[in-house]
Parts: sequence; C-alpha cells; structure tokens
Amino acid sequence: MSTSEPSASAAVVLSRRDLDAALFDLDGVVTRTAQVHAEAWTRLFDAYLESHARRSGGPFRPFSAEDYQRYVDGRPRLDGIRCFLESRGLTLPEGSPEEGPEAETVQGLGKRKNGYFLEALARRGVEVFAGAVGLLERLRAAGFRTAVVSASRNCEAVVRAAELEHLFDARVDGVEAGRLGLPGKPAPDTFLEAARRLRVPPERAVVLEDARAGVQAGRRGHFGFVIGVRRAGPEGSLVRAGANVEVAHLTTVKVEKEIPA
Ligand SMILES: O=P(O)(O)OC[C@H]1O[C@@H](O)[C@H](O)[C@@H](O)[C@@H]1O
Repeated sequence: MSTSEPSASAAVVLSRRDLDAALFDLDGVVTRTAQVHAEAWTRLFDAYLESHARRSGGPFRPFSAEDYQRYVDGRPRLDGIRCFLESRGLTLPEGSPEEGPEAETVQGLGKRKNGYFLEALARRGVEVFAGAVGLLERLRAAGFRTAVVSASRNCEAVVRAAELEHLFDARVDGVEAGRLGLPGKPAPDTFLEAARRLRVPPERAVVLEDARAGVQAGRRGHFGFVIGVRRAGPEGSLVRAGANVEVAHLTTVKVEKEIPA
C-alpha cells in the first residue's frame, strides 16, 4: 500500500510487495445489502420503541441512521440488539433460540428482524457494487488470496444469490463464528480466522470494511492495512474508528503485481 498515515483522500495502492491477501466484509462493501439490513432493523426497532413508549408513557425516539452505524452495523445479530437496547437504557430477557418472532426477548427480536430482512431481500434481490467485484478480480489476477468475512448468518445465501462464490478462497460468516465460538466484530477473531485459513499472517492482509465495528476489528487484529469504505455516515467517521484510509468507491483502489526478482 502506498499510504501509512490515516487519510481520507490519498490514493490507495495495494501491492503484492506488502500484502498477500484481502479480507472483504460483505454487506455494504461487496453487496448493496447494508441498506436492506438497516431497513429491517428500523422496522423492528421503531415498532418496538413505539410500543415501549406507549406502555411506559415516555417519548418515542425513533431508531436513526447514526444508531445503526454506531450500535448495530457489522455486529452479529443478537449483539446488535443488546448493544442498541443498552444505548437507550433498555434490557430484555435473552430468551431461547427455540422461541418464535413474537417473543419479547433478544432471541425473539432477532427472529423478527431476520424475517423482515429475508422478506425485503426476496423483493429486492441482491445487488452488487461493480467496483468491489472489479477490485476482487484485479486482486486475484495479481495473485492475492481473498476471503469474505461477515457477521451475517445470511452471508452464504447472499454470496450465492449474487453469484460471487468464485471470487473468495475462504468464507468466515456468522454461522461459522457461532460454530467455532468466535466473538464477532469489533473483536478481530473472525478476520484472524480468515487470515489463518488463507495461511497469511495478519500483517500481510488488508481489511476492507464499511462498518465502524468492522474497522475496529481490523485495527485490533493488527492487519497490514485497513480500508474504510464509506457508503454512508459522516466523512472521516471510518478513519476516526481506526481505518488507515477512507474511500468512497473501490474503483479508485489500485492493484500492483509483484515485480518478479
Ligand atoms: O442478521 P444477520 O443476517 O445474521 O446479519 C447480522 C449483521 O451482519 C452485518 O454484516 C450487517 O452489517 C448488520 O446490519 C447485520 O445486522
């Protein structure tokens, strides 16, 4: 890479001299599904907060874009619920995984949100960011190994629907993390597991993330470089979260093949 100082505007060059692998977040980096998640979360929390306000006699303060970016984006589903409720001074019983979407528990709310997400996904389909697909192709042509690292339990289905399986050598998603007992982002463990599967040390891998929690995970894992892909939110927010650089489009990221000795 050509920049080591945190920056919001410098040109980014990923070179095989410095790096062997690229670890891509999915929702909001490769596919346009961060918005689908955000809408499902808004539908869930607004209904919940409104009924809570009615019951308690308190004011109704809707779930905002900032709430999504700060407390929910990038985190595993149930962590997002706990984290956002805590930010409003609210708690719910955990419940059990067998409960249905009607249960007023963390597990119940998680099921409800997933229903809303799948409903919206079926209606809208999975759109990809052409710039991300182009970058993945250029990286692989230059000899980089690539992985998709997502908190989502729907990652495999989204990657398959978008016909992107051939672009990744490894996948570490919400289902895998659950199976292996790995903590989700902002902990670095899912990215570290992906680097391990690619047989690449973290300092030889670049992380590409649109979520603050994901950028923090990249930073905490001591990866070689962290690119913040800012699709939403205030300028500089991903650099402030720990990204080395922030870009608006992945088309601007250049790839350099190693010069043979
Ligand atoms: O509910 P899922 O599909 O397991 O996804 C969990 C999280 O996955 C992340 O990739 C998204 O940024 C979050 O918005 C989402 O909540």
